[in-house]
Amino acid sequence: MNLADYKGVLVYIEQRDGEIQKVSLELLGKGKELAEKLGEKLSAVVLGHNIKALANELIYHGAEKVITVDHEVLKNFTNEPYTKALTAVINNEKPAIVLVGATSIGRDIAPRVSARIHTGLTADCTSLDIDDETRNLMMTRPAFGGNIMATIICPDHRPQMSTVRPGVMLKLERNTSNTGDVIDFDADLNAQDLNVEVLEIVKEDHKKVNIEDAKVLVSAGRGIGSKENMSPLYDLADELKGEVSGSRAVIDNAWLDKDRQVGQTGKTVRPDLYFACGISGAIQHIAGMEESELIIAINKNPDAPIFEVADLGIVGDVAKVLPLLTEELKKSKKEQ
Ligand SMILES: Cc1cc2nc3c(=O)[nH]c(=O)nc-3n(C[C@H](O)[C@H](O)[C@H](O)COP(=O)(O)OP(=O)(O)OC[C@H]3O[C@@H](n4cnc5c(N)ncnc54)[C@H](O)[C@@H]3O)c2cc1C
Repeated sequence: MNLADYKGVLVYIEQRDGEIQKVSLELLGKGKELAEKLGEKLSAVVLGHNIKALANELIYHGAEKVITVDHEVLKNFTNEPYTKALTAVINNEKPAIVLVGATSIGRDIAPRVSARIHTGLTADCTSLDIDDETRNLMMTRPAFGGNIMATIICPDHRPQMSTVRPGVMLKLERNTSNTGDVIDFDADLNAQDLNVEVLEIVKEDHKKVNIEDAKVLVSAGRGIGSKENMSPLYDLADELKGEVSGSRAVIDNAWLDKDRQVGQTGKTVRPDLYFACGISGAIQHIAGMEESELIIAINKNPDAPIFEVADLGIVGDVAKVLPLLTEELKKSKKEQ
């Protein structure tokens, strides 16, 4: 393998029902930074059926080149045709770096592709950078249960592949004056590639919250004590037009649904305001919320590690502090 043949950054764009997923735009933001450091191009690849219209949006978010693979067999996500198409695009484009969102689809397709092209893959990266000397991609992620941060390189193979969870990177401002090339790629797909037949798609009927999009999060920890004690958190979240989230202890106790878990095995969030209520501040929790703009921690233990990352700390019983806080907010709103 001649490493010098591989150039540029390629972002796999995940679309669902023709809608570009936020993580893909975030990866375009990071990809642009990496491509600029290398002095090379940022490309995007989007797979699906009737998806060509998405190309402009990707250019507005930083892609200089968009490769579309538009075929009937890509109408619904199934791993074999998608793996075949992405592998073909990578073999043709020869990018130095490939970035994929660590969603259920990304986690399915990225390892399959990396195995087919005989390269390495670092999953769930929390930071990506270029080594000034070697120009290798430095892929950092928590390891050993989050106790250390490991920086991993892939020095002998290309492309260097990485998955990144939603909410970790920042997307660029949409710029409609950006221009770029759009290429329709023929990945030699046919009906035989479909080894799975999708008979029916059943959408989840409950409203799925996306805590990654919330500006305010009121987050519960084991210190709340029970599901019945959760109502002061909902009151505060309502008052601030925010959402309620929680630590893994809360999810494990079934006080909240899994899609509201913050942390290493939950979601990475960066709201304007994050309330940590009765959360101790384990490293696996901090990893998912430390980038929040303002962190307010309420904990009855003055030595709780959460106070080390908090901007404001209240030492006290959540059951007493939260209703007082909501009361004061209501009062100040009335006075305005
Ligand atoms: C591989 C791995 C992955 C993990 N992933 C995650 C993850 O994604 N997210 C996550 O959150 N955790 C994760 N964990 C678990 C993590 O290590 C902690 O166990 C968990 O975060 C603890 O949750 P907690 O802070 O709510 O509970 P605890 O650690 O039990 O803390 C409860 C806190 O509440 C305080 N408290 C008690 N009563 C009150 C009161 N009345 N008023 C005020 N404060 C009170 C206590 O002082 C204490 O600080 C993971 C662990 C592993 C090994």
